Amino acid sequence: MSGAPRELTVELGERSYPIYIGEGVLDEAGNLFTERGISKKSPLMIITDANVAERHLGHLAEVLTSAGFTVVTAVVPAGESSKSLTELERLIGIALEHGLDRKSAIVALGGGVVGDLAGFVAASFMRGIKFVQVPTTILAHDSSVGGKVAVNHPLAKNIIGAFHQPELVLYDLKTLQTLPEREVKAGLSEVVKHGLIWDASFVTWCDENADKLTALDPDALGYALYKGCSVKAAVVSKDERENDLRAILNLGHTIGHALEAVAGYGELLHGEAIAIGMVGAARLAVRLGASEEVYTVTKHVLQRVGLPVRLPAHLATDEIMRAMMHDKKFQEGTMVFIVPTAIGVVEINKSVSTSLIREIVEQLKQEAI
Ligand SMILES: NC(=O)c1ccc[n+]([C@@H]2O[C@H](COP(=O)([O-])OP(=O)(O)OC[C@H]3O[C@@H](n4cnc5c(N)ncnc54)[C@H](O)[C@@H]3O)[C@@H](O)[C@H]2O)c1
Ligand SMILES: O=C(O)C(=O)C[C@@H](O)[C@H](O)[C@H](O)COP(=O)(O)O
Ligand SMILES: [Zn+2]
Repeated sequence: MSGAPRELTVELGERSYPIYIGEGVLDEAGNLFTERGISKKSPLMIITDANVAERHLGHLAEVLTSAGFTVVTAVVPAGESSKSLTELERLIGIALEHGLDRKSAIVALGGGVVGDLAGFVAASFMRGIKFVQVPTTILAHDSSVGGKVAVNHPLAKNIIGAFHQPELVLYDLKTLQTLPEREVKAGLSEVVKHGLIWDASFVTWCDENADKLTALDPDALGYALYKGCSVKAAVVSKDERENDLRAILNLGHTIGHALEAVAGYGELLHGEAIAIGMVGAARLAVRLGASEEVYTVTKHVLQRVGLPVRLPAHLATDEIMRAMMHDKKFQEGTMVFIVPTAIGVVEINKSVSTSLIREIVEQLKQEAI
């Protein structure tokens, strides 16, 4: 275990790409961009948000400029509301004004909001140009890998989007040291998710190392993000376009996405909403016959890393149920639910009744904390 550099590959044939994780890997951006075929003859555009710009944009822009790249920068407001068609259009305007062309690249410097938005700019500008993910949140170990890019609609999360894989993921652990505490905890939600869907021993490790993770210990963090990215890469390599297996990455998201939308994309962070959704999925699992341990362990480990597990009572159940019907998992009149059958094992269940889901939502409002 260490914060020293680690590398792994998302295996997708000729579209395979590397993920570099470690302290200081951003210093190598010039060489790594060149190795991955990012052009120096066309301008590249770094898209970031206001918080990240203040802390980390100068360094990345300096490294790339020194290496001979022409760098354009664009800053969006921080927060989920920037994943919008309005911001997409504005960014495409900036790209055109600064002469980006089909050989240009987009660089997403930030958390999942910037990654999803900038990725969708890259997927749609001139019908698709290259892009690089430079994640700066813990949560973005998930969003930077796998090529799902999107913006939101007021009625539904991530409903306007594409699959567009990056050329490279460059994850510098040093950038994480400036994260606010609430964002650290929210990011750990998807780390725990990767254990819950794939690897029970990693769930135990998260429980045992929760204090180190929340304290941003570089060794613990480096290991956790490497494990999380490895699970994500393995799943995406097997089913890039979510024909089947990839759906398991959506554990907690059917309820979670609905909560984000009903709460107006602001009150609950993505990781927080997914934590509540995963407790809901665990409750559902027990109702469908899984051992009680699935629920107790899920809830315990999420609470250990400081996440909420109770659904805010003021969010109306009817609205949550309606929002779930807009989720991409609602198909052919049926809700597809990711259900943990044991810790580290999930199944894709297509026959959960709406009345049972409603009951679970109500129970989540009473969850003991
Ligand atoms: N595409 C995917 O596969 C995928 C996977 C998971 C989540 N997501 C999406 O990711 C989004 C959530 O991502 P997120 O939690 O990273 O949110 P985020 O991008 O909003 O970042 C969280 C907050 O931290 C700030 N921040 C980011 N890096 C910082 C740093 N190093 N120091 C200080 N502040 C920093 C941001 O400005 C923001 O205020 C959601 O929209 C979710 O739908 C996508
Ligand atoms: O990469 C995936 O696939 C995921 O489901 C990862 C999720 O953590 C992520 O929030 C994703 O954006 C959700 O995908 P969606 O298709 O339900 O919008
Ligand atoms: Zn997610």
